[in-house]
Amino acid sequence: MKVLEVKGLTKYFKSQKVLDDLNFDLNEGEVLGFLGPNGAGKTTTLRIITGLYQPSKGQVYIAGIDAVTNPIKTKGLFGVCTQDFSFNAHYNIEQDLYFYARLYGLPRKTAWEKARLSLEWADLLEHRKKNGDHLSGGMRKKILFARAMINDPPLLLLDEPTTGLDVRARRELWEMIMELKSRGKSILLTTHYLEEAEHLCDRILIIKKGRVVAEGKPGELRQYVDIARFLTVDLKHSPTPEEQEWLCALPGVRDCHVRGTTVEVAFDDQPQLAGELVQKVCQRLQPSNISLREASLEEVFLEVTGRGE
Ligand SMILES: Nc1ncnc2c1ncn2[C@@H]1O[C@H](COP(=O)(O)OP(=O)(O)OP(=O)(O)O)[C@@H](O)[C@H]1O
Repeated sequence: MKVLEVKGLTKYFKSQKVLDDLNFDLNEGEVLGFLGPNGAGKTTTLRIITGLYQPSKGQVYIAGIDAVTNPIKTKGLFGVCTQDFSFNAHYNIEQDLYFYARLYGLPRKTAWEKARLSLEWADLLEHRKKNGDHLSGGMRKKILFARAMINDPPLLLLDEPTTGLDVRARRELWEMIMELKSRGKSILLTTHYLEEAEHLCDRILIIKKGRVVAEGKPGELRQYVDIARFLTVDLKHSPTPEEQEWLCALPGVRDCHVRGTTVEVAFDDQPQLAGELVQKVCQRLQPSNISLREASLEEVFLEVTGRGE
């Protein structure tokens, strides 16, 4: 079932076209990475989905309901974790979650129970009497997750949820995201951390200037770009100028980078070429190690978002 459908979404701010006929959807239990350079239109898209902005053109359906014309009906169907947030100075985090549960119309007793269960889920029960502003960055983000899930919606919108967090806090949030996915929740995730997208997302959508420039499973996105494959050659010595020249002149080789005793060789993505290169390099240079890799998601991202600059 499609939990989110975005169709022909276009948005102008005065004469600036920020979204340009944007189309995508999100299936039940799927994590979709929504990537793009700064200013590509990600936050604007999330704000239209949540009813904060009106689109200039196009439709958004959440669980089949038109979110543009019926924002009140779709409000209970998504939770959102935004980049900007604040805590009421007079509430501790348990009261904060109770307040959000009450906003969704839960009766008092159920709302307290829900706040407590959410604190347990976020592993913050022992901090329940503290104000959100007195918690670490990672804990604050967990509270935002708990707020977003307080009424158990099918769709979760996460706008750069791990920006600025240390590695451990980021991993903890990743675990929460995976746990929500395992419960069948659908998650739209914007992030600038490509290893995060690779780790968490079933599918990735890359946008630029409000248009989709690439879409697919993380491993499939290479099809959008004509970029090289890479051989990493570890030698027992730094390569001599003659050896570097010889490597760069091998058929199919596009580029060579030397770092100490390691040479990274970029070469054309042609059948059999990798095998031939490995054989030649091993014969002439007798490396201590040689490994082959595909273009990374980061390299794909830079290529598809850099076009036409
Ligand atoms: N309320 C607004 N009024 C005018 N222009 C806006 C408004 N909100 C966003 N924009 C413009 O729309 C463009 C897209 O911004 P948006 O915040 O959606 O990008 P983004 O992809 O989320 O970027 P980032 O990765 O930096 O968060 C930018 O040029 C921004 O200046």
